[in-house]
Amino acid sequence: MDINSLLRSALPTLVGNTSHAGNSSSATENGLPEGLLDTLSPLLGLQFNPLMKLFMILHNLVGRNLGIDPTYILTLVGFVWAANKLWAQLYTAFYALARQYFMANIEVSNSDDIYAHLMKWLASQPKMVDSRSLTAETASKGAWEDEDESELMTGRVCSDGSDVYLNFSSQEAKALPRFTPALGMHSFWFGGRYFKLQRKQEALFDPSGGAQGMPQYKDKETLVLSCFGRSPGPIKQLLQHAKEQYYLDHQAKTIVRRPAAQAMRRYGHRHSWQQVADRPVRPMKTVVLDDEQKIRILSDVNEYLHPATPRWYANRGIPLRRGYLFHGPPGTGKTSLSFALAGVFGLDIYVISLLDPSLTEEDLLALFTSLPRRCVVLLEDIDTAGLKRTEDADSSSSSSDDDDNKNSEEGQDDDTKDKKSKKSRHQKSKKDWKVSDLARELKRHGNNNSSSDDKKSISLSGLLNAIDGVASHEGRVLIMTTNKPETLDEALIRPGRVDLQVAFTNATQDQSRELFVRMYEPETTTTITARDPPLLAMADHLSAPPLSPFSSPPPSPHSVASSKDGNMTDVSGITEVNDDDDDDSFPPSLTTVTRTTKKQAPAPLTLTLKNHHLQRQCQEAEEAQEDLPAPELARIAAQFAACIPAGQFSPAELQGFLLKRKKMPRRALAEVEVWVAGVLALKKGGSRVLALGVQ
Ligand SMILES: Nc1ncnc2c1ncn2[C@@H]1O[C@H](COP(=O)(O)OP(=O)(O)OP(=O)(O)O)[C@@H](O)[C@H]1O
Repeated sequence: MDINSLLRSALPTLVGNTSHAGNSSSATENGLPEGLLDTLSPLLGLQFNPLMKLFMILHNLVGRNLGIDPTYILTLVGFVWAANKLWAQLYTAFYALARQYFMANIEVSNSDDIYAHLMKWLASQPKMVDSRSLTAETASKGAWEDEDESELMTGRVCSDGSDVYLNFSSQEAKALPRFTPALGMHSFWFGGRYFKLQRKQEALFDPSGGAQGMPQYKDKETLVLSCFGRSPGPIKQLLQHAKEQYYLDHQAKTIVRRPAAQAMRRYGHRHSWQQVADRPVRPMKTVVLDDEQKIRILSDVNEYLHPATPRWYANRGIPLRRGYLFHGPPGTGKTSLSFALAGVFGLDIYVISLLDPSLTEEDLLALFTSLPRRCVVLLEDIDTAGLKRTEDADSSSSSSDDDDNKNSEEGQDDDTKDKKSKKSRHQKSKKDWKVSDLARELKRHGNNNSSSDDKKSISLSGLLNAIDGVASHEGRVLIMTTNKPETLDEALIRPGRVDLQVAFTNATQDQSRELFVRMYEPETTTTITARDPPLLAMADHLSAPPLSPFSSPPPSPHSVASSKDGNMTDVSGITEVNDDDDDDSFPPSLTTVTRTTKKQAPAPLTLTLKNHHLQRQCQEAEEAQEDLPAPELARIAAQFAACIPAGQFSPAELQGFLLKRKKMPRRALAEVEVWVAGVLALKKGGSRVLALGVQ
């Protein structure tokens, strides 16, 4: 059969909707003029069309072998296609109607945190992960996430044939991607209900530009959650569940946020801050500090954060603010205590560096106004920020610190200014230089070169405005740290801005002993279950077993329990806070503390060693496997502490020494005297570089 005869038979059948299988001659009878196909086929190129040829072959095959008229099949396919189209149209129309009248919807934009919560939850749903339409995302592990050691110990083999060093080259390759629902419609069940999820994306034009300041298109993603029924309640429950699950993972973490990039800060509110870290909570007991001081700070913050406090403050017309100044030499635990406090109270920590050259006073105000209701704001090394007083403020300033002297010179002539600044720089060269000093110098240098930059630097009044101006967000815990409290402007630390000053000192002998014990005590996992985490964490610290026979037993957790009348009385006699508020009874009394302590087996180490260096490593590893019994550890710790002159070494220095002898308490004790003598000699000589022998 040639193409002309085929068309003669097929076309009239389809057009006329008749079925005369195999009767090609009837086609022409049904109206197609004789010879028309013969004329059209070459014109349309049908004779050479491979598809037509294929169609012809199939037509013949089906017709001849199955005895079915292929036209029926074509008609059926056409019908199915049309039905499908019709169904799609009807479904869309009915779904739109149902959505409008019988379904509740909630939209979540990707610019909101809930989007991240929901996506994480969806990615963890087995049904979703098995969906046929997914988006794969690279999900690298964070620094603090648990890893399967066996996967990593595919170490590089040393020349002596031993597997000594870890190798992480395949780490990224092994990391599993995260699968989330792709763009489009999805459905799933949750809590016995059927939910529809639509993930959609649209490009929005941003005329003000992004990081480069050029107008650009930005992708905006939205998740639309729907469920049957006229109430959005089930969707709200789902979102709440996703949020809870998200924060369940973060409960043992402290989220650290810093100001976002300048371009993002323009958008304000939640765009002002960006999460930079997500670290495990630092247990309060790991910060070695006078117990009295710890209890005092904990009680103070606990009282301030209590839900009844805002009313109490409001009734008395006092601004709801609490500021703390942590001062002391470098490495004495100021930052550590700030993080431990954030962990105890389950708060996020917002760190601001006033040295950030991109930070303007307007930014600072905006940052403070976009803080959440409860959080810890950490202003680190406030003395190095080069806070300037404005000219007006200068005249009234009685500050005597280097920085403010520098800044109060603004009214003087340039010569005097230069001389003074040279003098101060000369004096500075005699003192210790820190990286922060360098940054400040660079900033000052930059300011001298560009008058426009001058506008950017933060003045003291700018900072004070942010801290307690009208725009400030009340309710936050503000912690300022400094190495030089005496250089701070009085205005900055006056009561109302700084309510509690905490002095940190170099390690006492007791603290040296405690640091030693903390470093070498067997690893424990402490789980606290109760309703009031802050107070229980206090209890965690306070009810920790005595570290050694040499330490005085810590007060019992009940020593900080509140009485009904709201008076908080610490039986250790340290703090008495009376809030005079009859109807409030806070802090709430301590409830049950459940502790489970698990001793972790040391990781097995199999080393095949040949040379001396590796043998020593092996000995150290063997020693590392030995967990000293508590009395023995206490004895060694006391001997160690006796070798450390009080007030000469910062806890950070001691920690550095001990870390180099990690898991080797006896070796630390054996080497401490040499180290102390060496470091003291170096300090005397003004050197900052430690020889290898004294490290
Ligand atoms: N009192 C302490 N108890 C336990 N560890 C401490 C203590 N002080 C310092 N450290 C350790 O020393 C290191 C530095 O401590 P941290 O940053 O808290 O000191 P800092 O006083 O804030 O120093 P800087 O003034 O230089 O910012 C940390 O690793 C911390 O664990």
